[in-house]
Amino acid sequence: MIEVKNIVKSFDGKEVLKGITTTYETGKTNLIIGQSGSGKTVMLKTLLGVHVPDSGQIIFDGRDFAALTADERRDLRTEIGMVFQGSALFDSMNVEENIAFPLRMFTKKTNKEIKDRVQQVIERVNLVDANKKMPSEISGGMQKRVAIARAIVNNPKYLFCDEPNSGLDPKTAIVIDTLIQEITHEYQMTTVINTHDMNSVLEIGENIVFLKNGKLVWSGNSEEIMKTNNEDIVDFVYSSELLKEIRRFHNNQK
Ligand SMILES: Nc1ncnc2c1ncn2[C@@H]1O[C@H](COP(=O)(O)OP(=O)(O)OP(=O)(O)O)[C@@H](O)[C@H]1O
Repeated sequence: MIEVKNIVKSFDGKEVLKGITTTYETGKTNLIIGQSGSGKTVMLKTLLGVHVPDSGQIIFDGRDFAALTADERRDLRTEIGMVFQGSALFDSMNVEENIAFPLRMFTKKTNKEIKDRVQQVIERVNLVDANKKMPSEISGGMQKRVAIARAIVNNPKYLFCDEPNSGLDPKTAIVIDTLIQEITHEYQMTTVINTHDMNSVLEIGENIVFLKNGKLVWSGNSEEIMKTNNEDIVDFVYSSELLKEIRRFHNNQK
């Protein structure tokens, strides 16, 4: 669980996060949604420790990040897996080598232990036949699986994903969402996902926070987002006619 308490972050005197308070729950897919410029990326980078908040607290399972020593922060960072927008794979490494990278960098595991663990996650994300391929030889969906495998290879407690569906076709996007949700449940990770994708909101939105101009204006789950009359949500989520129709259909079924 990550508790976020009254986080304020400014750049050049301009407040970008204006007192965010929320809880990202363990074993759930926690989504941050909002229009472009609402502060989603700054929020995720603040959780990662890339940005230092002006005030407020971020508490990782009882550990207040600001109160940790340098060594404790380094340890905590090894508990975080990150899936970057666009996958960010190393072009010169094959699939196996990409996935092994965090184990070689941050652990003292033997070659045999690394090989076994990499094989385990390759099987988990269904990449068995691609393990010797280079990133340029595989599809965008497979690259995303490699990025997920690399993020979970060191058994993180926390998984952060920045727009994991960007650039994928809708069908592949759902497969990737489902994979992230399944591993979140399986490994009981606290998963935080930045997304624009309304399919993701409806499919895997177990705990959603909606940001508008750096403020948290709504939170709830995918069931609740279907029913809410909050104007900001209706405006944002149901901007397309198709989604409006789905919403009417869903609410008539209840
Ligand atoms: N390093 C920075 N220095 C100055 N301003 C920044 C910095 N990072 C972000 N901002 C500003 O903070 C605001 C929120 O940006 P952020 O990238 O978090 O939005 P977002 O919701 O992630 O948008 P998008 O969906 O387009 O990625 C924007 O006005 C942006 O210009």
